Amino acid sequence: MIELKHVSKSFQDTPALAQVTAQIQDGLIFGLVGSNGAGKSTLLRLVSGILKPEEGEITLDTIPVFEHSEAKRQICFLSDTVTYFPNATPESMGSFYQLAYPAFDMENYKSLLQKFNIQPEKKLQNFSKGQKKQVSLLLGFCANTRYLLCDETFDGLDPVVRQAIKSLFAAELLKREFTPVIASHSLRELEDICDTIGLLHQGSLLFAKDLDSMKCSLCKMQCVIPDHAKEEQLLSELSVLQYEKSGSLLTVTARGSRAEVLKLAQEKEPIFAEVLPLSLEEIFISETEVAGYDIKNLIQ
Ligand SMILES: Nc1ncnc2c1ncn2[C@@H]1O[C@H](COP(=O)(O)OP(=O)(O)OP(=O)(O)O)[C@@H](O)[C@H]1O
Repeated sequence: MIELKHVSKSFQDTPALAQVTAQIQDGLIFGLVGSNGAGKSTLLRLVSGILKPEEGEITLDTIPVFEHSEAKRQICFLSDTVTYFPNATPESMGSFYQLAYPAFDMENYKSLLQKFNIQPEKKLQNFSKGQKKQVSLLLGFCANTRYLLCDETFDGLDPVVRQAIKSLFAAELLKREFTPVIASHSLRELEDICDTIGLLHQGSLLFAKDLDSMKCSLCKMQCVIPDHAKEEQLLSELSVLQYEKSGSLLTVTARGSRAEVLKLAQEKEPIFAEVLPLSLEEIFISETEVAGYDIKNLIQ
């Protein structure tokens, strides 16, 4: 497990991270979301041991990452700016990664290049942005490190490629010790991939939570209750985060499980009542409102 304890980092006079404490649990996909300048890249560069924390500590299984090369070797970091050597090809980058990462799986890399329809001998400078990102992801994936840190590497990939990479990650998680950390400025880019999501804002980690438990503790329901008094009673009984009335249709987001919220609605003799799936954005709206923030200013 990677653990950050009270980690701070600034660049000259610019504070980038302040007192970040978090755990990156093994075997789960950790998403890091935050607007431009929130500190995502700084956090990933600190975790990968490229930067040294000014304050606090980052450990991998209790070993401080920055001081220990054996900890760093277990981490592969994919930067948001994909840069390759001049005249590099996917093939030559594979050879380079093989030198840098002893467990690099060349056979798998070659087969994945073929599956993703990437020409191994074509110069990377002539690839599109998305294709360069794909090669970067495949290189990182085949490095076979325990942790793969992806800095906005998923942003802008087309849906087919995203799905393919997602499936690769899912299969790998079942096969070996593998923990991807994916930073993005967009919540939507992370929604279908991550198990845990942390929200960074102006260098502070507002929260990091398990997505399923967040989804289970919140509920969005639509219902039509003909008796106005009973509708009022329902709203007073629920821990309402947001509600909207459109004609006779009441849409309410409330704390509590699906069963609890539905039971209270059923007691009010509705014409109908149903629970709707919550988007990640809706979950974040409620979580950040509790912390006193307006989510619209924090994420895209
Ligand atoms: N090398 C550097 N020198 C000076 N300031 C820096 C440096 N790197 C980052 N910063 C500053 O630290 C803060 C956090 O930057 P960081 O790149 O970590 O944010 P980010 O969340 O990755 O942003 P983005 O989504 O725009 O990539 C910003 O205010 C940035 O200007």
